[in-house]
This record gives sequence, structure tokens and C-alpha cells, in this order.
Amino acid sequence: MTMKGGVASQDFSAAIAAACEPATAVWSKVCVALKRELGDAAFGSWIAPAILREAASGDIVLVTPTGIARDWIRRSAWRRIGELWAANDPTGRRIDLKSRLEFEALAGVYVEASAKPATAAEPIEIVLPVSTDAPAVAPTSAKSPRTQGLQERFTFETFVPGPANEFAHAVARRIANWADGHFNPVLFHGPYGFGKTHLLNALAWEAMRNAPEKRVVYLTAERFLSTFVRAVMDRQTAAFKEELRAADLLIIDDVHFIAGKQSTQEELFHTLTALVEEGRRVVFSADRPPSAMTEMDAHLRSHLSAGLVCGLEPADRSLRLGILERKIQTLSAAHGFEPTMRPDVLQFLADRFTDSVRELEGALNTLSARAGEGLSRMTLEEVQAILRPHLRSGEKRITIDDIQKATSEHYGMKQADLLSERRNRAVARPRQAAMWLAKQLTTRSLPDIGRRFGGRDHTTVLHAVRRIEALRAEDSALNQDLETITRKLRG
Ligand SMILES: Nc1ncnc2c1ncn2[C@@H]1O[C@H](COP(=O)(O)OP(=O)(O)OP(=O)(O)O)[C@@H](O)[C@H]1O
Repeated sequence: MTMKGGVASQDFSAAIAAACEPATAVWSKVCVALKRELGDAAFGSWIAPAILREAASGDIVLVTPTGIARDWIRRSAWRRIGELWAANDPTGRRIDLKSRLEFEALAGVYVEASAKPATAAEPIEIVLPVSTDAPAVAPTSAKSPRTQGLQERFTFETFVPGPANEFAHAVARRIANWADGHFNPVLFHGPYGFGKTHLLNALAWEAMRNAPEKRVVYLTAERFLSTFVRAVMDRQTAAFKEELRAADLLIIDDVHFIAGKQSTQEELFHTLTALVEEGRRVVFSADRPPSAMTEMDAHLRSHLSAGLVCGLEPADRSLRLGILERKIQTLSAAHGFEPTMRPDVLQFLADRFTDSVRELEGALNTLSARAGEGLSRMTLEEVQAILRPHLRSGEKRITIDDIQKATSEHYGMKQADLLSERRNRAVARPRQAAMWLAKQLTTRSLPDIGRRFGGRDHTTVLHAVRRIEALRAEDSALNQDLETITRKLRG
């Protein structure tokens, strides 16, 4: 079914101006009205995930992530979309509606009109549909929905192998090459901050590059949980299942996160068995082996161990030195300074920051921010003086999970509320407070924090941090809340 926009004005200059208006601008206007008319929930669930594409002929196609979404729009909103489109696009461009699968069958005919209208709410987007525009070599900086959740810097090129992770690295490369799926699922486990997410991201990028026609789905367990909860609330579980089960390769990061969350575990169990039965690949990461996931449902636990369980060990000294050298090269390439540091400084860093590679990287970033191009000339004394605050020993390490638990407990809500899409103040303010605490008490980056709060964007975290900073100046109750939670976390 296609629709045609009518010429609304006889005024020639107005028509010329309108003709220059890109389809995305028209769609944004349509979205503003649709959001008002349908309400946030329906708009966010069905319209926002759709993407506008433009044909060489000038025809516009609204592409939905699933057939179910296409049918919903056709049934419930298409007539209205046609009216709004016609009213806002006097040039009379046609707009058509297709599901992604239909659209991909016509691949090559269309070019992307835009990622998404500015007015669109955050979509229930859980897939990385891989199509002909997969990254040719390394991922580019443009973040399209299909690369949502993946970090561009986490590739095999930037991953340093060593004895601690050699086997995991080899297994990940094999999966990324779509080699035989003899071991399925594969679970990578290892301690906090030693490269699991990096490895899974690298695997996803490489798998997409090697087989652009296949569908690779990457999501964190937090995102799995929050998307599933939202799908249940919106009665969209069928669409949720359809999206996941259409994956050729499903990658779920930090699966331990859903331990104890009964219905989410069940859903994951069914997804896992369905995919494995069909010979599709499934990859997980976790902070411990399945045998140690005592809160995990026994059924799911045994299926997680049914393929290959593969450990990453903490990086040894030579690997830490290798990683430091690689990171220095990356920093120097980005900022144009000499890619070296004094050997005693390198050794000091490798010996003092052993808790995780994340800490090691954080120390290097601190030095680079302070010294800039003087990094290569820094003496050991200067380095020690700058890093002294980071070297407090015996301080308890606080995780984002700890912060979410303590914050939700303090405000008398569930941890899942902090990850949910709910925007009312009673939930939004504690969520912002928890994000602020995560920025203050952990070394996590803004994208990393967003990832752990239901897969939110780093700009949302930045906004939360700024909001809390501003409120602290005038809201003593909030200050007290933050102090109480911090005290509790520090133990
Ligand atoms: N072998 C490695 N080569 C290069 N960088 C590494 C390596 N191992 C870890 N890193 C870096 O350390 C940081 C932390 O790694 P990552 O986020 O993958 O840890 P993780 O094991 O997933 O931790 P968590 O369980 O807390 O999520 C990242 O910036 C990553 O690039």
C-alpha cells in the first residue's frame, strides 16, 4: 500500500521551499503529531523504531523492524500517517510501508534517508540487522541503530592477546569467522574489567564484516531484561521473541545480571534453546562460570554450560605492559604526540594497577589528560604525584550493580525500575542519582554507565550527572540521600 501527498499550496515560492524540505524533516513533523495523538507508549513501541528510507526514484519507505510492527502500523496508524504526510509534504512524494525483511529483499534500491526523527522516543531496538552497509573494515563513527550498544574502539585490532586470554581470543575469532558451530553456546567468563565486553564487541564487528547478510544481535543482559519487561508491559512479547529468534548470532553480555530474575531467565532459556536447536550461534559473557552462578535457574545454568565454557584470566604483567603500549599508540595517534613513555613509568603502572585493565587504562588516561604531549617525558615522581589519589589502598571497589542496589533500596523501589523506561519523577530522580553516583564512585565511562542502565545513551547519563550537580546546590534532602548511599556503599 502506498500513499501520495497532495499539493497543499498554490503559492509557487512556498512550493519550491517545500520541495527542498528533506523527507526526514517532514517525518519529524508527522511524528510530533502522531506522538501527541497515539500517546508516548504506543508511539515509542511502534512508530519510533521505524526508520525512514528514500528510494532513488524519490519514493519514501517507512521500514519497521518486524512484520508485526508493520501490521500494527498498517492497521492502527497508516491512514493517519498518510493524512499527516500529505499535509506536511506538499511536493507529493509517495510513502510506502515495509518490514525490514521486505525492505532488505529490495536491498540496493534504497538509500538511507536518515537514522531517525529527532522527535522519536527511544525505540525498543534490540537487533543489529546486518545488511549491505556493514562496516567495510573498522566500524565508522556514525552510530546507526544496527550498531547500537557496540563500542567502536572495541575491535580485534585493539585487543591485545596474551596467555591470560589467548584461548578465549582464538575461540572468539573462530566464531566471528562463522566457523563450524560445534560448541554452542559459548560462554566467556572472567573477572571484572579484563576484556570480556571488548572481546564480544570485537566478535560482533568481525562477524558482521565477514557475513554482512547474516543477522548479528548484541545486547547486554540489562538491555535484555529492560526490553523484555517493556515488551511484557506493552504486550509485545511476540515481537521481542521474533526479533531475537531471527538472529544468526546472538551475543549477550554479562548474563549473570539476570540471575534470580525469574521470568527474564525463563525467556532467555526459551530463546537459547530455540536458537541452538536451529543451529544458530549464541555467545555469552559472565563474571563467573555457570557452576558459580548460584542464583541462576538450574535449567538455564546447565544450558549455559552445554557448549563451551571459556575463561579469561586476569592479565599478567607482560600482558598489562602490552596493553599499555597499545593504548599509548592509540592515544598518540589521536592527539599527535610521541607514542612512548619512560620504561620505569610503564613498569610502575603495570605493577600498581593490577586490579583490572580498566583501572590501568584509567590511570593512563589521567596522565594523558594532565600531560598531553609531555606524556613521553614524564618522570616517575611526576606520575606518582598525579596518580596518588588513585593509589589509595584497601578501599572497597564499588560496582554499578552495588550502586543500583543501594539506591533502589534507599528509595524503596526495585533495581529493575532504575533500568526501566519509566520517566515519572519518582523513578527518574533516583535513576539520575544512581547515574551520578556511578560517575563519582566508579571509573566507568559515560557510555559504560548508560549501558548498565538499560542500554541508555551516554548523553542521557551526562544529562543526569549535570542535573544532579545543579540540584545539589539547592536541595539538601538530595545531598543527604547521596551521602547516606555513598556511606553505605563505602562500608
Ligand atoms: N586484552 C586487552 N586488550 C586491550 N584492551 C583490553 C584488554 N582487556 C581489557 N581491555 C580494556 O579494558 C577495559 C575494560 O574491559 P571490558 O569492559 O571489556 O571488561 P569486562 O571484562 O567486560 O568488565 P565488566 O565485567 O566489568 O563489564 C576496556 O577499555 C578494554 O578495552
